[in-house]
Amino acid sequence: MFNVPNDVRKLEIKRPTLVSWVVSLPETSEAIVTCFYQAKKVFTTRYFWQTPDASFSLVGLGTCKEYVAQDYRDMTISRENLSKNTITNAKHSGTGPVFLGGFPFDKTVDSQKTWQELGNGYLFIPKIMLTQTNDNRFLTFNMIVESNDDLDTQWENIVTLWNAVSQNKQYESPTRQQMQANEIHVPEWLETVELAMDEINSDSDIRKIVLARELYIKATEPFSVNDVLKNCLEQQENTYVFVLEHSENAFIGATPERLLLLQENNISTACVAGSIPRGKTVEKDNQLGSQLLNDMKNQVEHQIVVDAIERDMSEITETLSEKGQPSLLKNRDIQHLFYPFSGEKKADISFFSAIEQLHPTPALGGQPKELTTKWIREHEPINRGLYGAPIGWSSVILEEGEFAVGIRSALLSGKSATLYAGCGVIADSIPQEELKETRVKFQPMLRAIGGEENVTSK
Ligand SMILES: C=C(O[C@H]1C=CC=C(C(=O)O)[C@@H]1O)C(=O)O
Repeated sequence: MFNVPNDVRKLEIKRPTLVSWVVSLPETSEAIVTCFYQAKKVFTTRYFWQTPDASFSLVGLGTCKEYVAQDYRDMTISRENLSKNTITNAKHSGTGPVFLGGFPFDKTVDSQKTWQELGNGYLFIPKIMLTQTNDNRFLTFNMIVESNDDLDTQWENIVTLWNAVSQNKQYESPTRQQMQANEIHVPEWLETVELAMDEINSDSDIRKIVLARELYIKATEPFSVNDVLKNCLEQQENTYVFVLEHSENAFIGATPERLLLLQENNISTACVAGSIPRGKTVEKDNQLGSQLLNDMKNQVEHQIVVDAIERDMSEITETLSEKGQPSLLKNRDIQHLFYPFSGEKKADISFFSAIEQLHPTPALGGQPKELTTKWIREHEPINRGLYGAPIGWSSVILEEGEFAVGIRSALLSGKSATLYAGCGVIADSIPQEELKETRVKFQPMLRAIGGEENVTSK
């Protein structure tokens, strides 16, 4: 199965070319997340992605080619150039040459101090990629081949790496550790909420600002990315689960929020804003749900998102789905107001420019976009890096892929974890309530890192 395929051996390579070769894996093979776990000691760059209905997952291992994904236009050009120099046998969605990773929340902010190489955005073509759909599993090998390279050796090298991953059956027991949590600068954050409200209530054009804060966790042992991913998958149904690990850092999350899905020339997005906790009983949960649906403050917060996304979608699509009433999006710890939009992509819009148009929605930035992004840059003391930013995958050769919004997320680095949460501030917000809401939003990642029982607060 893993000898050099004849079609690859016959290739005539005249200039540096990305050879992206796909093979089907037996239906009986293990879930591909197992390969992510097993690759821990083999690759320092790993990626995982799973859609909320778990019908599609990707694992990316090692770097065949990497990019600083700071600028959407640069990435569009890189994508066009690479697609002209790619040879692939890929036939199925999400197989063959694919970019994996994320753009930064704010490309004008240098987040390298906290986020190192992930801080300015990071996209890569993995050496090895696994794709899992409901019915199929595929393995993609990617290699850059130069005209005088020996294809057999390149192929053998990648097969050796694959064998090291697929044959590593060592059981890893979960890490046991104690943690200490530090909610950073709470009084200062409350003051910033007041400041944002003053701005909104002044005669400025700003109507909503999303403010984020951090929860800093120090543990007695290094965090295990494998453990945290396992927990996210077990604990957070109905979310996109993602990991982008590179060298010492791993950005990991379980986000409910789609930014953009492009499939068969159709763009889908979602307006997710307005929050209330889940109830402990069905009655309580339903009561909280209807409270959220009928609450004026949350309706305003959500409507601002719907109006802005509708405007942005009309720039990138020909036709837009009809508007209706918001419904509830329920996750384990929290429920939101939810409203989807979809439309046919305009011919001259590239995948990355569509992301640029939509990001940041007022669910993460504010309204209007430019003014609030600037306000956040000037007033919010944290380094968002990839938090709240577009994270996902995109084909190199086809107009397809999906990006989510990197919330309910954490940056793991050795024995430290930084958890991120934000909330939409509008004219009549109550700062203490916003603080409570961010505590609920920390919950998914706090539970996933095992901090629910083990954390003591400073
Ligand atoms: C900014 C976050 O959530 C956004 C998404 C849904 C609801 C939100 C809200 O109710 O404020 C936020 O806009 C976060 O979880 O960090």
